Amino acid sequence: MSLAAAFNRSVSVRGQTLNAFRKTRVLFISSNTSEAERDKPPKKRWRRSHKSSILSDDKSWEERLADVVTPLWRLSYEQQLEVKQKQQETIMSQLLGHLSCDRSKPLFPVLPILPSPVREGYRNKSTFSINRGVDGNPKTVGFYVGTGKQRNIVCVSGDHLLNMPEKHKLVARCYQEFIRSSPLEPCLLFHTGGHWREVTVRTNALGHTMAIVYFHPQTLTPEEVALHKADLVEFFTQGPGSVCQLDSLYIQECTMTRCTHEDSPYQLLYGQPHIYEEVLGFKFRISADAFFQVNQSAAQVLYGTVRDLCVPNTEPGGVGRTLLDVCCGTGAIGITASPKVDRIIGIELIKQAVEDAAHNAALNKVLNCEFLSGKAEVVLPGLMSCLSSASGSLTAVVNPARAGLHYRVIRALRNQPTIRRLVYVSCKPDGEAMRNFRELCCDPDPKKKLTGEAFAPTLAVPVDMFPHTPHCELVLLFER
Ligand SMILES: C[S@@+](CC[C@H](N)C(=O)[O-])C[C@H]1O[C@@H](n2cnc3c(N)ncnc32)[C@H](O)[C@@H]1O
Repeated sequence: MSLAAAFNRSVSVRGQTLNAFRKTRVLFISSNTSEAERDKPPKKRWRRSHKSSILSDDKSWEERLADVVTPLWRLSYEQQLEVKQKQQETIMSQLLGHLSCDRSKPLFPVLPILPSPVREGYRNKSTFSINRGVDGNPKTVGFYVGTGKQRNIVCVSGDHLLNMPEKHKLVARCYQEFIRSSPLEPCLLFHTGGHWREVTVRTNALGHTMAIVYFHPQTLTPEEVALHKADLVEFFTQGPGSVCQLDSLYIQECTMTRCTHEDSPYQLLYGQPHIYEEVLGFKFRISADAFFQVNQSAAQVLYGTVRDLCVPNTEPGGVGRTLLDVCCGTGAIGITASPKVDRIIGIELIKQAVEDAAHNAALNKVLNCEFLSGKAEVVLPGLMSCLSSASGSLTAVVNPARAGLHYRVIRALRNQPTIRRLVYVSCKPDGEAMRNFRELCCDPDPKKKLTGEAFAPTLAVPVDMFPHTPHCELVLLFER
């Protein structure tokens, strides 16, 4: 299919068609873009301004924190979108610069960035740290300004941050009040002892709230720990913390920087084990440690875009069509796309997320999804040989973490001739994902066992999931 045809396809996004965007500015990425422009890393510009803002003395602590967490906060939302649009266009130019593609067919459009419907207080998950505050109090809950390496960390309250909802700020203030009243010390550096650690707050669109407190038991006995847990429960259910109206309160006893549920189980101290979120009419169960997009309203834009790029409205119905959802988390992409395809196969590393995905499919009475647990690089190659013999078309959507996909996953996708269309969703397309893009698009290389026909990028859609920050999600369509 031609690139122009790819772009002309009617793809519906939030009730609009992508075609409608043709009326607005669309940059066609071309391999003729100047080397200078291609090589300009937008990320570094942010790093520089971020660093200088920490070092400058004339700003309040609140401003310094806002400059770290939400560095675009001084710009209007329209200006923020312009910054991100340029950033994504530059990254896409870099991609084309890397590809040894035929320079006579350099076109692929980067559509105008899709804005977040909610711009303030949009986060549904926040993690607040503990450390010395501006006044030197080591029991301060907030976010860090400075770095551990430079030994200049100051913990500043996040009450003024634009991306944080009021409920998260309230829980953080209450947790600070609780730890200040507790006889136990905070755990600032593992080797110097202390117990109370960060708190994560998760909320849904209905305002249901889950708090997860992380705790280092050090040398306390289980009986001693139980007393402090009881204090925590009492504070949030009967005491001053009851204003938070928590629906769930968890604790995780964790002796490492991070522990999975398997390393150390999340213990439900009070309330419901899960909260639920709705996306594009589907309900999702959220466990304490499950991945879920942090901006629910923008997640609807993202998933709608991904669904429509995986299965364009102009193509015949889903009969015989299988969608592979690689790194599926709790199944959101597959489940929201399920009405348009015959079969969804999700693959996910975290066992609990796979259980959530299966639960979510059942909750929504979606019967055409199955979810496989394990590393995609282990599961996918075997799965491909089974799918080769199956009839019907195969489309893949991949949404890995920042580390990108293992080359075995790329090899399995690329060497499967029935996959003609692949959608890559990346929160950091200039990082490891760029290596994946190159592996998908390079000339066949028998030495690397990349024998399948090369893919080519045909459409890029940036989606703003994180207003006031420089981060942006990129949905990139590859075809062959
Ligand atoms: C950015 S999240 C995307 C989740 C999901 N697509 C969504 O939108 O909610 C990336 C997911 O990849 C999973 N993951 C990381 N490495 C993996 C691997 N090697 N194989 C399979 N899944 C992996 C993570 O556990 C995480 O759930």
